[in-house]
Amino acid sequence: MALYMKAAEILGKVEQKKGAVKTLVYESKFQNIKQLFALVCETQKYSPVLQEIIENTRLLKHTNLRQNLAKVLVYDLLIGQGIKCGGSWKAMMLKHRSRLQAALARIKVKRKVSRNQDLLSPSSHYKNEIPRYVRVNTLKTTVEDVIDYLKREGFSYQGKASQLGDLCSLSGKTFMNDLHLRDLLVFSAKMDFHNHYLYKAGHIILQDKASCLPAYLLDPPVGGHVIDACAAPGNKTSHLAAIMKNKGKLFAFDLDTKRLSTMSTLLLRAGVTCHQLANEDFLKVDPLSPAYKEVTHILLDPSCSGSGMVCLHDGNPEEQEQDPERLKALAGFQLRCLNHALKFPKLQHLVYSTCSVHPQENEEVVSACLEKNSDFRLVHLLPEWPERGCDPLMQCLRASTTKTFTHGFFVAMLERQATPNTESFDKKPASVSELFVEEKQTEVFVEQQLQPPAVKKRKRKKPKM
Ligand SMILES: C[S@@+](CC[C@H](N)C(=O)[O-])C[C@H]1O[C@@H](n2cnc3c(N)ncnc32)[C@H](O)[C@@H]1O
Repeated sequence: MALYMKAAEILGKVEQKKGAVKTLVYESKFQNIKQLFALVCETQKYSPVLQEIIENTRLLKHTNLRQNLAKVLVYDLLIGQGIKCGGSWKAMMLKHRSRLQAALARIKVKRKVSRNQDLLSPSSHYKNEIPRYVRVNTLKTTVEDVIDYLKREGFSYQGKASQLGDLCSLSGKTFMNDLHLRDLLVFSAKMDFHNHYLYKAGHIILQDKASCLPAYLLDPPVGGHVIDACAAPGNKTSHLAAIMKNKGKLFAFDLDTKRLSTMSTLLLRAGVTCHQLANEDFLKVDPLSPAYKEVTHILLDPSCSGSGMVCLHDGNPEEQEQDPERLKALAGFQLRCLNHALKFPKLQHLVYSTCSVHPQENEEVVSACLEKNSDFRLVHLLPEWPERGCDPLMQCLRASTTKTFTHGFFVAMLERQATPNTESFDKKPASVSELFVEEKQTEVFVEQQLQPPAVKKRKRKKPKM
């Protein structure tokens, strides 16, 4: 039992970027270091397969096991040497063995492989192959019309994905609706739409799923006043405009003239009309200017290391070298932008995102900002999303090639706290991690020391699925 608990603990720490596997294993002082190291490494290698098996069999629900503990046990039961402990865990795993074996067999049939190790081969979809995501531009068409159009062209529509693993089971001309985002269609990684009529006419936008999350989560109101602070080349701006149904005002800033000119062409093609483009440094935009007095929503997607972008790297983005000086400079800039954005007087919600995998540009920036801005708190985003921000900022989302089948990405949403004595202050926080963020806010609202505010689980105004 100790072996599995230790292995699960180390997998958790690796996910939280608390150290490399080797270091953590040696630091664990576990009596059989070699055995522990092998189990952690093998489980990590097969992690996407194990995750799919666990999801397909709903093992966590049936057993109350936590994800990483379930992974190491399933690994040893199906792929490794067999369960090495006795007692209740062994009995429980044996009870579910035939269902787990059947799930593994189904995955092999689907991938057309016979051996376990072939699930790891370079041709396997797990090796950094991201499906082709296509966002339907609802300013010009509807999801239904695009599906019909493609069907008439010989594409085969599979309906809505029922689990994450489905997203990479696609081949040839098959496609499906995404699991989380209604306006997103998913195709095999090899599908290229750059010369397709729907793309050239602006009816579809080729945008990775993770990059669609910021506008989707910010969900600005139709007719609202919104800022896209670092906007070019404008994929998120056109997504915001689609959600706003081209009504209201969408202020978009960027420093780079060339990127802005590309953006202008793309927005025209996408039929966006509610925007005002400005070649301006966002840090110099005056939050108290009358022009922005009605701004309630901001999307901040500042320059970052791009370490999550798979196409920029040969291997796993998480294993890259990081230049500490560059990261520090980027994080400083990101924090300045975030602090500046929170100065807009009517701001209610802000989404901060990066395509970086480094906590320095993500959780650390958000934590530092919350320390300075006690009137804002984190929103717990998409509870069903499988990859969370590093502990304790679990309200935030992360995305990766292996867990969400997207580029590496980070999203946080900040919301202005209701003034004291309003209803939301009566609710209890849901978790210790949420309390951590709220602890920082107690200096300002003394009442909260007795009754801390809830971290709101955001409800969408409209169904998106
Ligand atoms: C990650 S990209 C934005 C991508 C964009 N949100 C999209 O989805 O298409 C970051 C952008 O920030 C711009 N930028 C950097 N510093 C800036 C500043 N001080 N003010 C405004 N824009 C800035 C860069 O020129 C770059 O275009």
